[in-house]
Amino acid sequence: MTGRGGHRGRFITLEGGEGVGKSTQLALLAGALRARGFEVVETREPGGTPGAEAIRALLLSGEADRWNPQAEALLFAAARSDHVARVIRPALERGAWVVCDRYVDSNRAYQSGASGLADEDMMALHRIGSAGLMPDRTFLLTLPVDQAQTRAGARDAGLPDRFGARGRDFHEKVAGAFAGYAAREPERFRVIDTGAGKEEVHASILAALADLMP
Ligand SMILES: Nc1ncnc2c1ncn2[C@@H]1O[C@H](COP(=O)(O)OP(=O)(O)OP(=O)(O)O)[C@@H](O)[C@H]1O
Ligand SMILES: Cc1cn([C@H]2C[C@H](O)[C@@H](COP(=O)(O)O)O2)c(=O)[nH]c1=O
Repeated sequence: MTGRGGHRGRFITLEGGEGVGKSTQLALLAGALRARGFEVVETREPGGTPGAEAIRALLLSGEADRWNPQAEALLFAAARSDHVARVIRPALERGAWVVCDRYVDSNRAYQSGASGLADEDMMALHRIGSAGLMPDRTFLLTLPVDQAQTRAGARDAGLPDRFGARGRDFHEKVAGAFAGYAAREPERFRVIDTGAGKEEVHASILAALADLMP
């Protein structure tokens, strides 16, 4: 069985707003997949390579108006291009499972849905930068914005990054944009409510992956 990109491995992404539980669930999922004997690559965006981590530092720190949405979109796409070429595609080609915290749907939700750029332009950047590589499965983790902000605030001790510091209205737009993409692509997306405990959410994610297991 090969993934949708023609590769032997599986490419899984976790998406959603800040504080919904992506990193927590990524660690649990990677552990469960390793316990089944798979090679698993855990990674994140922006980041995952030295170059992309350097771009991450440029994007997430500094003044709120350090970058305009167009510059942000280009920087995120550049980081993704390096990450796909050096880490994600080679891992998939050797048959590994890649589990990635955020990917192109974040570009769409943050720079298009919440910042006003065109979704087709985000996908055009993705085609140019990463040959349009798409995940086999995307888990959209959801939680009401105020609850997610409370979780993130407790974790970050009240010191959010450039995106986390944006207002509630911005984060509601991000959540609405993600929900729209999931509704339009039900084969790829599975929507998981993270209001329950960590282990219960993990069990829901594993159950929603059963059809991709060899
Ligand atoms: N199901 C859960 N119930 C209660 N707390 C949770 C749950 N899942 C995660 N948390 C806690 O909420 C906080 C945010 O979780 P996590 O860092 O996984 O979110 P995230 O989606 O990766 O956030 P970000 O996008 O901001 O990095 C952490 O302190 C984590 O321990
Ligand atoms: C990949 C990607 C990310 N973002 C934003 C979303 C978050 O606010 C940060 C990443 O921080 P996290 O702690 O890893 O969640 O970057 C974005 O706006 N566009 C993107 O393509």
